[in-house]
Amino acid sequence: MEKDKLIYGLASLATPLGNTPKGGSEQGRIVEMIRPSVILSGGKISRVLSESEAGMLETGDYEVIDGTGMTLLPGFVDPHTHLVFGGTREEEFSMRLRGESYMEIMKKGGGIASSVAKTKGASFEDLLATTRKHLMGMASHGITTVEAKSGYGLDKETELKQLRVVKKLNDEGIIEIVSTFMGAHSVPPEYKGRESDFLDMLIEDVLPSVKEEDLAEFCDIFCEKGVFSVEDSREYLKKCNDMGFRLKLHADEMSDLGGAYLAAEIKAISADHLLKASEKGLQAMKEAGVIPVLLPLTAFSLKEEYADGRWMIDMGLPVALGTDFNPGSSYSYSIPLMAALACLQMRLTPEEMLTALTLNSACAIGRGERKGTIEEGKDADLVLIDASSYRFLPYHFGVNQAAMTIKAGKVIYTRSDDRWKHMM
Ligand SMILES: N=CN[C@@H](CCC(=O)O)C(=O)O
Ligand SMILES: [Zn+2]
Repeated sequence: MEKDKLIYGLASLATPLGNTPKGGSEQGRIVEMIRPSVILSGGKISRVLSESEAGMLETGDYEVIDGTGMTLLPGFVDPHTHLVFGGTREEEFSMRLRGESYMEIMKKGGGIASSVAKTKGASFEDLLATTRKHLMGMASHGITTVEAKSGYGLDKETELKQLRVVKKLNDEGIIEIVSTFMGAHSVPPEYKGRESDFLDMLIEDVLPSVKEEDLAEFCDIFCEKGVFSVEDSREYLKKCNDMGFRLKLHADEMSDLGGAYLAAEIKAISADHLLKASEKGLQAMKEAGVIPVLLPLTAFSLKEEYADGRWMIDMGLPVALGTDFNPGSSYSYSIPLMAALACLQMRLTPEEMLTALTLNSACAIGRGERKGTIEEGKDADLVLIDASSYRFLPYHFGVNQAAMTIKAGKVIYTRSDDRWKHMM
């Protein structure tokens, strides 16, 4: 029989507590333990021990994970990515550096449309291999659960191809993937001016297959000026909901269209981006229990003003953070950069940032019961950072401190310093 695992020698541990999203003053309330130990059993956290309790243990009874000098955190949960895509768009990055905006490039037929063409052209095997590589990169940053949206197909065949890639990789078990159908990511040229016909096609022709093969849990739409209107988004998402999908929304990213308000009205689990959201919209979200998922890497890459995370938390909203990993506006899954931007630009405290990366993000994808904290009974999804406290996450900014990532009790990533041995 497999032995239980004991994480031993830790400098500290830090975690929020509970299963529900934390906003207002609760978002910064985390527990920090000095020199604790943790026992993992059957893929779950079975005991969290203080220094004195751990002193009584017989370490020989366990498979010991050496955490000497490190800090144990809940595995990071990334609640917003566009994970599966063909090709890359580095030439557009250069165009943006020369002054063209994301929406201008999109209007010229670049942007999402260019990734759609590349994704249509990519084989299932190619997409599988590229996405697997990205998942490993995420694991090396301490991410143990990721949400993945489709939306680079816009037709039945390619959307299903993307979602099947997600399903296959989820079965491989590198990190857990939560799947979102986002066929409503952009309007294909043949449907320009007939957006509602396109959305009806998704409902009638694509979503029944998604349901039948159990390929997605959530539906999302890009509700934005020049993409899908609030009216079309409302009607579409209500139909998705009737089919049994939970709802998410790309809301108020480039303009205040009323996306935050719509998210509240239809009781979406989250509204994401929110750079331009109005106070009224945010207030409605708070009352309806919609989680704001903020994406600072996108604002950084597009050189936009950051969503006002400080203001949202002070309003009582439980802010979550996501990478928005995609080939256009955020080709990054850098947790260290995101942590620094959240603190330095969105003015979150390190404690609020930690809750945003873990418990609140888990709640934004419906996983708060199982993930996002270090508590007995929760999934043993953990990251060890090579630092004496969680405070180093934003302080040692931009530097990947993840030394080991554990998912469901299994070590899925260890940073190896072996190649430097000849120098020591
Ligand atoms: N805003 C819409 N969708 C993505 C960008 C996708 C792309 O540019 O390929 C986002 O969330 O940032
Ligand atoms: Zn997105």
